[in-house]
Amino acid sequence: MAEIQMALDSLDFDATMALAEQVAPYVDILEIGTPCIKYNGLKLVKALKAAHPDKKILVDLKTMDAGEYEATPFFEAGGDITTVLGASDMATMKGVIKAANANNAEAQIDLIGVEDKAAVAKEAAANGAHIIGVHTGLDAQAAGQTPFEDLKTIAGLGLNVKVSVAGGINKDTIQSTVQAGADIVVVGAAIYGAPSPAESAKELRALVDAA
Ligand SMILES: O=C(CO)[C@H](O)[C@H](O)COP(=O)(O)O
Repeated sequence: MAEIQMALDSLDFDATMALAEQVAPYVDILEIGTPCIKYNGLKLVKALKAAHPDKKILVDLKTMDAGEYEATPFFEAGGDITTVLGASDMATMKGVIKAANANNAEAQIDLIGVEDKAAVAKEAAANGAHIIGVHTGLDAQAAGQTPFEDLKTIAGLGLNVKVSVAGGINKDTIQSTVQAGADIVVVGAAIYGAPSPAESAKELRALVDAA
């Protein structure tokens, strides 16, 4: 069964907590988006985990250097997954993987901006990465890009890792995304931009469960 990850991309602490409360019944993973974690820091990780101990918390650090050093406090604060850029040195990725393993948590390699995604995914998986993230970022989405071709490539490798997919996924694309091999589907704007985020999350949950 695929998991749904809700991307909390507001900068506002209270709005983030309130949105998490609305969507939590329908999602598996609460993601603190990169701008949000830069703005709010460890305090938000602790508050979100305290409010939702039954949910996984993904902290979208997009780490680029000093992997173990940067990720460790976020795992210790209650993060279950942190992200590290596939564009970083393999030593950085290995540092985050080490920190994750030390905290019974997971490291996600984010392939955003990586040229040879298959090569990085293979090497990261061989070095113990838990999740490979196929990701078309917000700026690339605005330029018309989608993550679906990359998903085919990465899912087709048959690596012994979970595959996460992010980049404008909505109710029209979520089922085909799961069917194409996504273990985790990330949704941001399609939920937080909906008239009722809770209703949108509920609808997406039903679609994923029926996929
Ligand atoms: O990580 C992100 C941007 O870098 C977003 O959180 C992710 O793309 C999900 O949001 P959306 O569904 O709106 O694309």
